[in-house]
Amino acid sequence: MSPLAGPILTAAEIRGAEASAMAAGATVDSLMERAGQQIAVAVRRLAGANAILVVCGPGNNGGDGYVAARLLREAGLKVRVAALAEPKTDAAKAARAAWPGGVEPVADAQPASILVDALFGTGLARPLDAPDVPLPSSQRKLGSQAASAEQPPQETPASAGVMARNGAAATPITAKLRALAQAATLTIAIDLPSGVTTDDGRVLSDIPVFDITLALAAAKPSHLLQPAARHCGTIRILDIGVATTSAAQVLTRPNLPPPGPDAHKYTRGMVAIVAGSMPGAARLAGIAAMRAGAGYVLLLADDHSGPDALVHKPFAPQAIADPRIGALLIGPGLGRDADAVAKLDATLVTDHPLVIDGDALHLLKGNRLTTLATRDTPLILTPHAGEFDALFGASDASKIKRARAAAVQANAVIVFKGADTVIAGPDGAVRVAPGASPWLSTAGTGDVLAGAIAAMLASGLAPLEAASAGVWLHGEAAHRAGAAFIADDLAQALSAARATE
Ligand SMILES: NC(=O)C1=CN([C@@H]2O[C@H](COP(=O)(O)OP(=O)(O)OC[C@H]3O[C@@H](n4cnc5c(N)ncnc54)[C@H](OP(=O)(O)O)[C@@H]3O)[C@@H](O)[C@H]2O)[C@@H](O)CC1
Ligand SMILES: [K+]
Repeated sequence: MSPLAGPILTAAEIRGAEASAMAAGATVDSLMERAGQQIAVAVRRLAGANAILVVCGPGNNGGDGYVAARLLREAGLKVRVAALAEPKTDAAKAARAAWPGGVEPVADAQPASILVDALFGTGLARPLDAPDVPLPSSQRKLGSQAASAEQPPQETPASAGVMARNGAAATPITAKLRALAQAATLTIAIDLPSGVTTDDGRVLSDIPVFDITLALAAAKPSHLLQPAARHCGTIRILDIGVATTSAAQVLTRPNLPPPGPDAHKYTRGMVAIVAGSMPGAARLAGIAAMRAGAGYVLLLADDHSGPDALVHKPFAPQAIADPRIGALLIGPGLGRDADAVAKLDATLVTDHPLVIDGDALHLLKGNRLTTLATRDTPLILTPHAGEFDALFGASDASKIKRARAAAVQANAVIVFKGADTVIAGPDGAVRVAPGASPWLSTAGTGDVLAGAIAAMLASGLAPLEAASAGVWLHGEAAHRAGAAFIADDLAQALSAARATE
C-alpha cells in the first residue's frame, strides 16, 4: 500500500498495461488473485476484527471483491458477500466459484461495520441507476454448511434462495449503497468508488463519499479530478504486479535545494512584476515570489507601498529590458484598459521567460495568443476555469485533455487552476495536484501562486518543473496556513513551505 503518487493511467492505458503483463505471462486470473490478495491485506489492516460486507458487481472489479472476501474469510474474519448481478467475465465467475460463502442480493444486504465496494471499477459505462442495469440472476449460490454457520442468520434475507426479487431494479442501487455506507464505520472502495468515471472526474450517480479508495496498479484521473476525487477519501495505491508508465503524474514535492554558498540575489533569480490598476495584487505576487525563494523582486508600479524588500520602479520599456530578469510576470491586478494593453504588448516583445495570469489572460484572446505561440522563450499561463474557457473555449472534455490541448495551442505550460490543478506542457507531460485546501478559495490566492511560479521560473527551472514546484509550494503553504487564512498569510507561509524537507 503506497500513498497517492506516480503515474496516472486512463482506463484504456491501464487495459494496455494489463495486456502487457499478460503478454509477459500473467493471466487475468493471476492478476485478479494478486489484486484480491493486496486488497485483503489492506482491508485486514484497516478492518481489525470488525465484520465486513463486500458488495460485488458483474465485472472484474466484482471479481477482485470475491477474491478478497475469500482471503479475508480464510484469515478468520467475518465476511459476507452481496452481489448486484451474476459475474459476467470468466475471471469473475471463477473468483465467485471459489468463494465458499453465500451471496445475497445487494438489495437485501444488511450493513456491516466495514463496507467494501467492488461493484464497478474502470469498466463503469453508465450511471448506476440507469434502467439498463443488469438484473441480478435468479440463482443464489448457497454456501457450505460451515460457511452458512458463520453467516449471521438475521442477515440472510427472507427471499433467500433467489438472488433477485422482482423490483430489485426499482430500488436505486445508489440509495442502497448510501444506506450501507451510512451504517458502516469504514467504507473502502476498490479501484474507484462505484459510480465515478475513470478518466474525467465525473460522478455519474448519487454515491457516498468513501473513507478509503484502494487504487489498483496506479492512480486514475478520477482519483485526482473533481468532483470524483472528493468521493475517494484517502487514496492508497496497491501494487498488483502490473508495470505502469504515463506522461501524466501525480504532483509530488519538488526537489528544491537551498541556495549554495556562492549564491547571490541574481543567481537565486530576479522576478519582475508588471503592476496595473490594482497594485495590491501585484504586491502580493511580489511578496510570494520572495517568500518562494526569489533573490530579487522588482515591482513595476507607480506607488511604493509594500515591504521594503520589494524594489519599485515605474513601468517603462527600459525597465523590463533589464537582462538580469529571470522571469517576468504580468496579469495580477493588471486591469483590462488601454494602459494594461500597452503594458502587455510591451511585455510580449521581450525575450524574458514569461508568466501570464489574471487580466492579462483575457487580453490574450485572438491574435496575441497566436503570436505568443511562436515565441521560443519559456511561457507559463495560469488560467482558472473562467479564464481557461474564455481563452481556449468551453468543453465537457476531461480537464487533463483540455489542459494538454491548450498547452499545444499556446506552445506554453498551462496551469489549469482549481481544486484539482492540472499542469500540462506542449509535449504532453502532465502533473495533477492532489488534495488542495478548500480554504484556497479566497481572493488573492491566484496572485500568490503566480508569484511563486515566477520565482521558480526565475531560479532556472524548466517551465513544467517551475509550474509544478510553484503549485506544490502554494498547496503546501495553504495547508500550513490552516483555516480561513487571507492571501497575505498564504504568501507568508511560502517561506515555511519552501523549507520543507
Ligand atoms: N488493471 C488491472 O490490471 C486489473 C484490474 N482488475 C479489476 O478489473 C476492473 C475492471 O474490470 P471490468 O473491465 O470487468 O469492469 P468493471 O468495472 O468490473 O465493470 C464492468 C461490468 O459492469 C457492467 N457495467 C458497467 N457500467 C454499469 C452500470 N452503470 N450499471 C450496471 N452495470 C454496468 C459492464 O456491463 P456492460 O457494460 O458490458 O453491459 C460490465 O459487465 C478494475 O477496476 C479492477 O478492479 C483486476 O481484476 C485485475 C487486474
Ligand atoms: K469499486
